[in-house]
Order: sequence, then structure tokens, then C-alpha cells
Amino acid sequence: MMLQGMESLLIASSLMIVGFLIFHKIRRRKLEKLAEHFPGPRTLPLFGNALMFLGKDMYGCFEIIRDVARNSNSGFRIWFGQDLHVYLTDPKDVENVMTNPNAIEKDHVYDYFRMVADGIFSSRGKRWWKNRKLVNPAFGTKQLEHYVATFNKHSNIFAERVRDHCGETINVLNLINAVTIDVLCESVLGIEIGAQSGKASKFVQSIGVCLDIVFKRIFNIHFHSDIVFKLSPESKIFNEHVKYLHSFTSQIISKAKAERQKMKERDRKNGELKAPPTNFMEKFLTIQEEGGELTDYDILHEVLTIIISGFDTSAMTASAVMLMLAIYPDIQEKARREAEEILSGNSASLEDINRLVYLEAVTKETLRLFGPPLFLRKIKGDVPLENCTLVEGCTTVVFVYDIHKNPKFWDSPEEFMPERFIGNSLKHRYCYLPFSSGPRNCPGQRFANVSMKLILANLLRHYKLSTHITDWSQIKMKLDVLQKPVDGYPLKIEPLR
Ligand code: HEM
Repeated sequence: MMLQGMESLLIASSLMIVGFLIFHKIRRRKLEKLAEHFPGPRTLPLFGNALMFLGKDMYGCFEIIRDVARNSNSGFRIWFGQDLHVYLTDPKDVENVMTNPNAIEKDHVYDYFRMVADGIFSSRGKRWWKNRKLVNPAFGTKQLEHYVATFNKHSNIFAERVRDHCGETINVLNLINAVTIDVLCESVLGIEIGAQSGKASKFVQSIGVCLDIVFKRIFNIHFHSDIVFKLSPESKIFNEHVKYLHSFTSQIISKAKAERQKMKERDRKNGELKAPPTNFMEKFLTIQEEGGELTDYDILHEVLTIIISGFDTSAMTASAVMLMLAIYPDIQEKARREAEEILSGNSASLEDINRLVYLEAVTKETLRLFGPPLFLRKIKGDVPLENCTLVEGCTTVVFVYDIHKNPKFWDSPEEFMPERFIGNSLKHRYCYLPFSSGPRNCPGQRFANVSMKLILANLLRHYKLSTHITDWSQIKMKLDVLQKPVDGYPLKIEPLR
């Protein structure tokens, strides 16, 4: 009787294993057939092309991908072990992907980010749809008006703080990081973290440590295994900092909730109108109070997601704009004249900032050259392209780097020409993608544009920027959330008068 039971168990497990192998083989065959449509480097059994990246840093990895791209006309493929990555470089294909519901999910590497902040940047399925819809209004014009006071305050502090560094050559990212995190912490959580006044903040430090480790996991294939990561010293450090970020943010939310409760009781007595939400957290608490489906867990993770998604991206972009202005003094002078004409005193309105159209064009052109190098989507079902169909299980990589420099879509793509963004329309809707596109695009685009423009315009009104770099093509870029200069953003800042 017992032997019979064992036998059935053995047969059942063998059938399951055979079933799994057949399923795996069919899936693999489909991926192989798809891969045949794309050129790519020679593969090795099991490893695919992964060994090419072994021991390479972020500059080396980027160089390899760029080399493969150089040898292909429209798209290419790279096998990371058993994972097929299809790189797209044709805006028509990108449009097909970005508008297809089977390509809405992020790749599994975003899960490492999810451990820090399980918000819309990395979440999936129904939870992403629900939260994205609820979170979107916090980025709208009405809310943006409330954040402008915060942008003014911190950009003025920045313009003062720069004075201490006049005459020295500095990596301006260090200064920009502080103003960016001050702006984000106040606009998102309503707190003054004081990074610009030199206050050491464990919250800011923890964000930095967590992001470094997340990136290490993404770009080191052996760290993709949870077991290998858990055994590494980084895992303990990561967990400690994640725990701190969650408990710090959760305390702020609890305090705000208690204060709102008190305020509501007082308002009820006095019959006063409720104050409108002035930061993202208050906006989410209002949505929750009005019956929107945002749990306390959602609010904690969405606010952290917004701070983290906005931090490096905005700081690197503002630093890159400053570097480009330093390299091209004529463009700097034109942007300065515009800033002097439009801004006066210490308090700009949203309308004033919107009128800085030349500075906006400079920022757009900088993002064409320094923007995100690529972004990844996991394919969940058939996605037809121009010449073939992406199938479930592959990862598609929108290779923005290549699209932003393709002479088919950009006149003199290697030249820095902000004017191309004034009064001209794009040659294809999907040939310019610094903020991605489609339903999963960047909701913080306007927040970033407005806050960065004010910081830059205030700086230009008081200082002159210079650098030893004479052409942007001398800058060596490495892979990061955006393309990041290997040697930082070296600048000399001097007072105008
Ligand atoms: C110049 C600055 C910025 C750039 C270039 C940028 C770029 C991007 C890109 C390319 C994506 C899509 C990423 C992907 O699909 O893998 C994205 C998503 C996102 N960004 Fe930004 N971003 C910037 C600033 C900001 C700011 C300031 C915030 C918040 C205040 C923000 C919040 C987000 C969020 C929450 C997502 C996830 C959206 C989703 O998946 O539904 N970003 N950003």
C-alpha cells in the first residue's frame, strides 16, 4: 500500500518535471525564433552573451552595448543567460511597445527597487493601475502651484550657498544633490531636511546607500539570485537602511494624520474651510479620507517612491545642464538674458517659470544627450512590431541612447543645439523619450522641469559658469539612471558682479 503511494508520487513528480521541461523548451524555442530576427553577438550555451559583461564597470557595460548597436540598423538582441533582451532603436517599434498593454510591466530587475519603495515605479498589475490613477493628480498644475513656494525657498538658498565655492573647480552634483533632496522632502513630506545647511540626515544617507545597492544588484548578474545576495555583507546593510527609511517615513505620516485629525475637529467647531493639501503626502491623506483606495502601506511606499524617483534623475539633469551651459558660453549668455528679463526679486510664480522657454529648450537638448540610456519592459503576451512579434517572456529594451542620436530623426545629432526644440515638431512622436511615454511615462516631468528651471535661472542671474571641457563629445558616459559622466560635472563658478 505504502509502496503504491510512493510509486504514484514518483510518477506524478516525473510527469510534472517532464511537463515543466516541455513548457520550458517550447518557451525557449519561441524566444530563439524571435531572436533570429535580430542581429547580436555570438552566444555561448547557458551563458548566452553574459560573459561579455563579466568584470566590466558601468562604463564598460555601456560601451559593449553601444558597440553591438553600432553593428545593427534597427534593433539587436543580447542573451543574458536564458533571458532574451530585444533592444529597440526604431521609434515605430517603440510606439508599438509603449502603447501595447502586454508591455506595461517592468522587468524583474525593478523588484530590487521594490524592496525599498513598493510604489508605482516598480509595482505591477491591478495595484499599479489603481495607484497610478490615484497618484496622478498630485502632479497636476493645481498641486504644482503649491510646490512653487518650496522651489523658490530652496533655489534662493542654493544661489547663496554657491558663493562659498566661487573660484574653485567643483563637481557640481554634490551641491545640486543637496538642493534637490531639500526640495523633494519638503514638497513630498512637508519636512525641512536641511541638506543645504549641512545637517547630517540618516534619511538622505539611507536613500543613497539603498540606491547604490539596488544598482549593484541590477548590474551584477550573480547578485540577481536572492540566495547569493542574502549571504552577502550588502544584504545586512541594505535591510538596516530600508528599515530606517520605512520607520522614519511612517512616523512622519502618523504625525501628519494625528495633526489632521486635530485640525478637523477644530474646523468642525469653527466652521472654517479645510486647508488645501500643500504637499504630496497631504494630498494622498486627503484622497484616503475621501474614500479613495489608498492604504497606509500605499501612502508610505508612494511618497518614498516619488522622492527616490525624483532625486537622482533631477540632480543629474540639473548638473548636466550647468555643465553644458559652461561648455557653450553663448548659450549660457542667452539663457542668462532670458532669466534676467523674466525673473526679479526672490519669488517667481509658476507663470514666470513657464516663460523661461529658452532655458527649457537647453534642458530638453541636455536630456537628449544625457537622458536615460534605456528602459526595460517585460513582455506578457504578443506585441507586434514592424517586422516581427515580441513574445511572452522576453524583455524589451528601449535603447533611448541610440534613438536620441539617430540622424534620421535629428539634424546634426552630435551638435548641442537647444534651438531645435523651439518652434519645431519632432520627426516622430517616439524619437524623443527622456521621460518615457505611454501610460507608464514619468508623472514627475513637470515637477522636474519647473523646479530645475528655477534653480538654474536663479543661478544664472548671479554667476558665470566655466569648465575646462571644450566640447560635450569629450565627456565619457557611464550607465546609471541617466547617462552619467565618468569624471563628474567639473565646473568653476564665479560671481557676475
Ligand atoms: C529630469 C528628471 C527626470 C527624468 C529624466 C525622469 C525620467 C523618467 C523615466 C524615463 C521614467 C520611466 C522609467 C521606466 O520605465 O523604467 C520615469 C518614471 C517615473 N518618474 Fe521620473 N524622471 C525625472 C524626474 C522625476 C521626478 C522629479 C519625479 C517625482 C517628483 C519622478 C517620478 C517618477 C515616477 C513615480 C515614475 C514611475 C512611473 C510609473 O511607472 O508609473 N520623476 N521617470
